[in-house]
Amino acid sequence: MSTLLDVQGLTKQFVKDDTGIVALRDFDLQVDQGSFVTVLGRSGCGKSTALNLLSGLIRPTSGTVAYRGDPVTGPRTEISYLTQSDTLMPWRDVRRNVEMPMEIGGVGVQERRGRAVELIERVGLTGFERHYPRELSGGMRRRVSLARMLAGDPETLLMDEPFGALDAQLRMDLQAELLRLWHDGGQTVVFVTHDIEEALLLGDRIVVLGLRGRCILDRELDLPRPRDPDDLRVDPDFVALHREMTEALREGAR
Ligand SMILES: Nc1ncnc2c1ncn2[C@@H]1O[C@H](COP(=O)(O)OP(=O)(O)OP(=O)(O)O)[C@@H](O)[C@H]1O
Repeated sequence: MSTLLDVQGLTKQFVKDDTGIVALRDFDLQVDQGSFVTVLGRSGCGKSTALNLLSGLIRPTSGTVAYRGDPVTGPRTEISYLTQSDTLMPWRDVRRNVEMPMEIGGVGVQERRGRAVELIERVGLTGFERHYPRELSGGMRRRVSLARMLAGDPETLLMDEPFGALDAQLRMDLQAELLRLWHDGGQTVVFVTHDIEEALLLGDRIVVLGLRGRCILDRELDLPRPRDPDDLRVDPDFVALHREMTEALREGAR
């Protein structure tokens, strides 16, 4: 497999009240095309900063990000980024929010409308097409953001704790949906979470980060797919991996 995203020596320092805050130091990551990488780390270890840099949304203090060998100097159409913050357009209803990437891509009205309706159904929001973001719950807005991300048919998905705010059932449904889309579409996914079980359920590789993005563990997962959460919890390999990740997270906090 070829390397799609190549991150070398990324450091990001923010300045707050004349004091420097190093959010990420010398962070390296190579992501193969078509892979599903989960990035696991405790709160504040620099996961969102890493994704912001990978997406080109912010510029590093030093280091480089390359996509297919090209330096990433700003957002790119091939990379879609689902941030932690809500970026839905408040003046657009659900359907028109989901249609937005297709509108930008020049897809005709009929086609984009049909596709938006299909995606809204996939994230379980049929009946809410004409609602505005302010009329939805936080979890519903997340699902609209997910549908909007998929509407752009991106080659690479960067996802920052996308299912954190959802109830357990919905979370499982959307995890399964994401895996199905990934399996069918062959996208490359970098998925940030602080949930060990979610990381093990989804990824074919797990990267555990410690403070300032220090890589504690980088491991391929050979758990078979499809992975059923109920079966997985009693699988001895899963239990051993869970323990290994728990220990890695503990080590990362030191
Ligand atoms: N714009 C900013 N200005 C100043 N400090 C920042 C900024 N963004 C992030 N930081 C700091 O950088 C560190 C890493 O933040 P980041 O949001 O990347 O962590 P995270 O691992 O994504 O956390 P969480 O899981 O809680 O979202 C934190 O100490 C945070 O306070």
